[in-house]
Amino acid sequence: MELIELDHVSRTFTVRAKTGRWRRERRTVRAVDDLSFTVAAGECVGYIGPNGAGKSTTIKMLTGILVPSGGRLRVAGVDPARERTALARRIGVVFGQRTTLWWDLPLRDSYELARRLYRIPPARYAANLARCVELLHLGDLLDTPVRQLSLGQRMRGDLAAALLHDPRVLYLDEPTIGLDVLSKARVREFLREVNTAGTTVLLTTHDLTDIEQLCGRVMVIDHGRVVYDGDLPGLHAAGRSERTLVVDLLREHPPIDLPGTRVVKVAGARQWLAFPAEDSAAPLVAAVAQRYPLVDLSVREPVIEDVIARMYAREVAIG
Ligand SMILES: Nc1ncnc2c1ncn2[C@@H]1O[C@H](COP(=O)(O)OP(=O)(O)OP(=O)(O)O)[C@@H](O)[C@H]1O
Repeated sequence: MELIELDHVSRTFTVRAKTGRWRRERRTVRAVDDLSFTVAAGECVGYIGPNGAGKSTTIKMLTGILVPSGGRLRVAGVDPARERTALARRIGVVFGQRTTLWWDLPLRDSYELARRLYRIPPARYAANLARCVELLHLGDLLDTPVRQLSLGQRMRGDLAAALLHDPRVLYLDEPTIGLDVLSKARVREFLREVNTAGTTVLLTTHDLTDIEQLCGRVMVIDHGRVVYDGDLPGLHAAGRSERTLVVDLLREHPPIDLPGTRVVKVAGARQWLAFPAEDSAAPLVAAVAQRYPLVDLSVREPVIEDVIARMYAREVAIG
């Protein structure tokens, strides 16, 4: 069953741009351009793209905040902009950069407000809250005012708030932005549980590890259009993505020479080695450790912007 359906959806904005010292011209920006796709119940889809690609505009239309300029849109059987109240009961939304929680109130009070707003039956509310508190480790935080929470604690609080009314679809906009490694891991583990339990997830992120760990499907959007729809290994193959091994040696050294890698930068005793993203880093790490005076190393994942740029470059090269 399809839970999200977009049929030739567009959204334009009219902006006034400065064209001379005194002149301003009205210009039309096509933020979403003839977009069609569907998401089936139970999927976890990564919705990614460079800055200004049209991701937020899509999410805002899917939450009913923005009305499309053209095309047809349905979420869990309703038209988002026309039936916002019905939609609100079916969706949950989490924006990493903003909170829906009440700043001066303890977490518990924000949840109580959500209970009344969505008219959640008491038994269901108690069960959902207990599950979120357990999975998100919120037990010690329920009586803390939101303004006193760390970013990671607040994000976990926001996730619980978005799920208390059992939404069928969860939209997440950069849910791990700014979080430390442990908080990221907790958030991802929780989202995996939520998705496995049946909630459909649409996830916008700049962090490819979120996609790798959560999403069986990834859609890349650019200039308001879908330019890739498939799995993550396929995207890496299309973009010939590379990961980078950052190696700190005991002292300056001529560029490391290992098959399947190329040195992209050397600065003092530090060297950056690019290798295909789909290759395992383990044998490389072992080879470096065996042959070079190794002090420290780390692996950097490819960034979304690079993967997309390479995908285009390849399309142009192939013609
Ligand atoms: N309210 C608005 N008025 C005018 N132009 C807008 C408005 N909202 C978005 N745009 C423009 O539409 C395009 C798509 O923007 P959108 O915010 O959807 O991109 P995005 O993919 O979410 O980017 P980011 O990753 O930076 O959040 C951009 O060119 C943006 O400047």
